[in-house]
Amino acid sequence: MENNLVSSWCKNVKTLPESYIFPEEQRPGEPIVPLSGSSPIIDLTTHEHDQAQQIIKASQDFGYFQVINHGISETLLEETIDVLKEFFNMPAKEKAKYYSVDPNSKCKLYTSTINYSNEDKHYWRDALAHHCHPLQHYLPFWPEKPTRYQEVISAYSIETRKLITKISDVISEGLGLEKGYFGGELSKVQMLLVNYYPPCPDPNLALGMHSHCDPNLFTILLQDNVHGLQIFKDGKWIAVEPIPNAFVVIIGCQLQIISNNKLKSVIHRAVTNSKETRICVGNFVIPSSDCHIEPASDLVKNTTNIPAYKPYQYKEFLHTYAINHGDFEAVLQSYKL
Ligand SMILES: O=C(O)CCC(=O)C(=O)O
Ligand SMILES: [Fe+2]
Repeated sequence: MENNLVSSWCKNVKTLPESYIFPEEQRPGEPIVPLSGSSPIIDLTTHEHDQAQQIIKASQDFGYFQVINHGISETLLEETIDVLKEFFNMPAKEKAKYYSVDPNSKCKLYTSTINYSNEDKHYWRDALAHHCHPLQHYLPFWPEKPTRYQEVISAYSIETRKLITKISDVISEGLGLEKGYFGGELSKVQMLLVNYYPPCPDPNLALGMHSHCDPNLFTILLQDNVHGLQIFKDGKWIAVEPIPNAFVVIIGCQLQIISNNKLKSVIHRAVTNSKETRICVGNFVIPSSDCHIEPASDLVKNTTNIPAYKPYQYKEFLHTYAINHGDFEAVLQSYKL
């Protein structure tokens, strides 16, 4: 099964295999209108109060934003992308050691989705996933090759954890919640999910990742400089411009619910291209599975702001999300009051 990794066989094929050809209505379609000029970009060196307002507006209008001048060194970001590319470029035999579709496995390398064997169609994507906080706890399960993997990804995980705390605090300020509101159980888990999309023989017929909302609190994505990420807005798919060294912040379902619909969780997907490999490194900020979640009490304390959702435990939400195949509207319906 491990030989099904796209990165291990794609160089030998010139035409897209049938099992990767999506029905017409699901294909990427016409070129997408880029959000020229109106794409939300937040400079993290500006005044905190301004950042908070901009982040809240972007999260309401778009459900995502990009952050620049975030303080993580360009060298570290380049090394991260390089070591991850090196990982996927290792011989198939070396990668096979990490192959796993067991959801409980501590380090998973798989292709398309974890449900590959039950899929009608496959996505043109390989993925590597493992936890990264607390570091000492999970480091022993990480890949040992390439030799610099653990050193570089440790530094990356520590730096992104700090950025995640900073972004969480700016969001809580913007919502009028106390500093640290999203710390603790709401952001206890941090997961690295590396998406690897090799050049695809026919990008018009294939998809890199299905249309979905992230089920967690929020996600920060480091993209290399290759197009592929798209968001769904006002009935259209819109390309998210890659900005060198920026992070894309995707608002997840939990932030929509906790903010009582003030922030919007965005539907997004990834398309492929025929020329270049694309890599997108996701850092998922995730509540603990027993975490109790409901709209923040400070946001629903008067009669004009009544809670839109009922309380639940995060693991229940994940279960509902899985049985609804990530269809956020359907999931929300089960928690709406
Ligand atoms: O590759 C991308 O740009 C999208 C990644 C993504 O949405 C995810 O990992 O949840
Ligand atoms: Fe996502």
